[in-house]
Amino acid sequence: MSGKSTNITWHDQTVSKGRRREKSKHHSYVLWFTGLSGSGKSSVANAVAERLFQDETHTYVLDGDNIRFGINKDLGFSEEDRKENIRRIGEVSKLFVDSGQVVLTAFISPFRNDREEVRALLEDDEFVEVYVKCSLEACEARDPKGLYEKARQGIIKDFTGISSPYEEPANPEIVIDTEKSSIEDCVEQIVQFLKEKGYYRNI
Ligand SMILES: Nc1ncnc2c1ncn2[C@@H]1O[C@H](COP(=O)(O)OS(=O)(=O)O)[C@@H](OP(=O)(O)O)[C@H]1O
Ligand SMILES: Nc1ncnc2c1ncn2[C@@H]1O[C@H](COP(=O)(O)OP(=O)(O)O)[C@@H](O)[C@H]1O
Repeated sequence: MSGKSTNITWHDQTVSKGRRREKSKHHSYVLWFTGLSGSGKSSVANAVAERLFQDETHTYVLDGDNIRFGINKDLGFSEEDRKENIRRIGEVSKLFVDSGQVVLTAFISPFRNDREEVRALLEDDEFVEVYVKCSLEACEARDPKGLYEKARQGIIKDFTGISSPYEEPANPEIVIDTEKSSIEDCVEQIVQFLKEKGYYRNI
């Protein structure tokens, strides 16, 4: 997407991403959690962040609800607003990666194309898509915030899974099934992947 600004110049920094990673002593990348409301994105992302943090990794969790209180409070849940939501989070995530940190994002991010655009912003070894798989029935049974009930009553419009689509990832790096695995087991699966693929490396 071309921007509105003209007469702008990119400034390189002497403190580079590589030097910041050396200082952090670890690789920096995005763990992008996607899934239905109530699938477990926040719970698992926070548990993984806790585990990484205890292993001397600099982490930060960007969470859908929280971000919509601040930087994205001008956005709703239309297809267009969700697209802009994910575009901004992608750019923010890239800044975190540039700063030498591991960023964990917990957004429904229902559209495949929007997620692929975030992937394209980053290097190949900087984006790990985690599909938090959970059936609509199970998410609705959990209904931790009572939102599905409101959506069924028509009080909330454009609700993902009920009146707005969710497109499953075609080729996610990781799939966790939160109906079959506990939060602890999901964390283990993710950490195992990160270790096997070299994301856990010391620099
Ligand atoms: N209409 C509608 N559809 C889906 N979700 C809704 C809606 N209205 C409010 N909420 C609450 O907003 C959270 C989802 O925000 P996200 O920024 O992750 O959504 S998106 O990625 O832009 O689709 C979502 O949080 P999670 O349950 O953690 O996914 C809900 O708490
Ligand atoms: N295996 C599991 N993984 C993640 N959450 C689970 C699991 N089993 C039950 N839950 C519960 O499901 C709910 C998921 O809510 P949350 O993490 O906020 O999901 P999301 O961020 O996708 O909306 C929480 O109440 C959590 O305790």
